[in-house]
Order: sequence, then structure tokens, then C-alpha cells
Amino acid sequence: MGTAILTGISGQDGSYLAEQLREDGHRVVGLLREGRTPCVVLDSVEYAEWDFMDVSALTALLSKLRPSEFYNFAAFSTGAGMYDDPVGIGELNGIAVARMLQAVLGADVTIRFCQASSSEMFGDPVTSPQDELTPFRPCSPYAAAKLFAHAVVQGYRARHGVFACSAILYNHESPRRGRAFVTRKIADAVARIRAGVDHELRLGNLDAKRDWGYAPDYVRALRLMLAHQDADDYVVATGQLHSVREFCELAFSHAGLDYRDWVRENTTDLRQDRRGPIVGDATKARRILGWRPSTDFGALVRLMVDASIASLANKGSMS
Ligand SMILES: C[C@H]1O[C@H](OP(=O)(O)OP(=O)(O)OC[C@H]2O[C@@H](n3cnc4c(=O)[nH]c(N)nc43)[C@H](O)[C@@H]2O)[C@@H](O)[C@@H](O)C1=O
Repeated sequence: MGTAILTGISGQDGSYLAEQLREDGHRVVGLLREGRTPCVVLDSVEYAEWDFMDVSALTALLSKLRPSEFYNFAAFSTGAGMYDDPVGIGELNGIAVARMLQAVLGADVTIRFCQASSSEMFGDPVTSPQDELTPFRPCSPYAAAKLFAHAVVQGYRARHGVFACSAILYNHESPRRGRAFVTRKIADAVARIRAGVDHELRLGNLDAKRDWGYAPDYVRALRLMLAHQDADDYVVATGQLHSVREFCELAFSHAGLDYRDWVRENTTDLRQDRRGPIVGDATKARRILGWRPSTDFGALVRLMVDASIASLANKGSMS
């Protein structure tokens, strides 16, 4: 088995992918931005520091490590922050991807590259569900930077013959999701309310809807993309739309609670989210890669709540 390079290894996607690759016998090298420490520290994963402004240093690193695969998850991604720091987002989520592909080209054109693109690129979508041919209408610096990266991936594939793919990832969740995201916020709140630690949960728009899948399923799709004979772009989604309210209903009832007793809509967390439904059509991934999500919405909600309850109990027993 070969060496795989991962950026963004400290987030949920990178950590799940690293685990799956390790299980299959790959050597995994996580690239950490200088001065960073990984949130999820994984045994048997090596780490290297990475300056995302420096193409020649990355070219030298790739020439030394000779990876067969390179997955890029490095990005600012916090929902509410999609509008903050357009310069930083443009640099890391957008231009850095051009630098990575330039380094691949300089080091070894046979390295297979996978970019984590985002359903946010559809912005206020012209049609629903969206597939690989739906036009993009980005509504935030985050989405614009991801779209720049997406176009760069297609350019290096078409013009330079790099095996470069983009996965247009819809929301994907897990117990490793950052606490700023709504699913983790709800799951943690259920655990804390159940334990009597908290007494309410303040959320933004309860009627906002998303196509939510399970993160380990989504990283499995990325691996299938790089294992396929042809490089291409794929929508990775469940095709099911659910509201924040439905997530709350299921999450609280899983803990024997009624969300209406505990959840308050809070205008300070409200985002201007009056957009058409962002829901994906993953027919192409199913047809060409044989990819299917393993975990449906109900199972996802339950496993996240169970993990938050276990984590809180664990903290309690350690204090
Ligand atoms: C595909 C896309 O997926 C993620 O971005 P996101 O969809 O913004 O994720 P989120 O969990 O912050 O919001 C989901 C929905 O939930 C609504 N919502 C209501 N009340 C609260 C609330 O209290 N907090 C938050 N965070 N959201 C709330 C909020 O308005 C939105 O409609 C990233 O991975 C991103 O990197 C990415 O690419």
C-alpha cells in the first residue's frame, strides 16, 4: 500500500479518512498548518508541517514522500464564518489548492489528488436536487473560494493531465463535528439538558433545511473516486432534506425529552438563509463508483446524541 497525504487532518473528515487508510495498510502523513496541533490525534499517523503559501517547499515534501494519493480538506468551514475574513478564506480555501496542484505537477504527476468541494458552491440553486451539471451561484466568500478551487482542479485535470477529482460534499456530520455546527450543538445540548447541566438550547432558524449525511460514508466516497480509473467530479449527498427542527425533534426524543420544552429560536444566531433547497442527487456516484450512504438521518441523529451523552458521562467520571 502506498503513502497518502492529508491536509485538514485535524477535522472530522481528515481524521476518519486517516483511520480508514491506516486500516487498509497505507502510510498516512497529515499536513498540519504551521504551529497547529491536531484536534483528533491519531496513532500511527505521521505529521509534517506545511506552509500553504510555499509551493516549492510542498513540491520538495511531495518529492521526498512520494505519495500515491493526496486529499485536501484544509479549509475555514464554520457555517456562520462563511462571510468572515474573505482574504483568509480566499487564500486557504481557494488559492492554496492551486499551489497544491502546482506542487503535484512539479513533484510527480501520477499523484492522485482529491479536493473537498462544497454544496455551498450552488449558493441559491437554480434547480433542486443539484447534480454535477447544475450551475454554481456562490453566495459567500467561502463558496466563491471553494468554486475557485473546484475550477482549478478541473483545469489541472484537463490541461495538465493530473488525476485530480472534486467531491461536491453536502453537509456531513458525526460526533467529531466541530461544536459550532448545528448538529453537534444540538447533540451536545441534549446530553447537557438530560444531565441537568443546561436548561435551554438557543438556535437560529429551526426551519432551515439541509441534506445531512454521515462523515465516514463521505470519506469512503472520496477513496472510491481516487481508486477509479478516471478522474472526475462527483456530488456526494443523501438526497434527503431535513430541517433543524426535525433534527431537534429526533435528538430530544431519543433522550426521552420534548424539544419544544427546551429549544428557543434566537435571532442573534439567525442567518440570512432564504435560499432554494440545497439537496444533492448522487446518482453519478452511485452508478460509477457504486457509492451509497450507509447511515440514514434517524441513525445519524441517534449516534450523535449517544456519543454526546457518553462523552459527557466520561467527563463527569474523570472530574
Ligand atoms: C456544505 C457545508 O456544510 C456546513 O455548513 P453549514 O450548512 O452552514 O453548517 P451549519 O451546521 O453551521 O448550519 C446548518 C444549518 O443550520 C442552521 N442553523 C440554525 N440554527 C443554528 C445554530 O444555532 N448554529 C448553526 N451553526 N447553524 C444553525 C444554519 O442557518 C444552516 O442553515 C459546513 O461543513 C460547510 O463547510 C459546508 O461546506
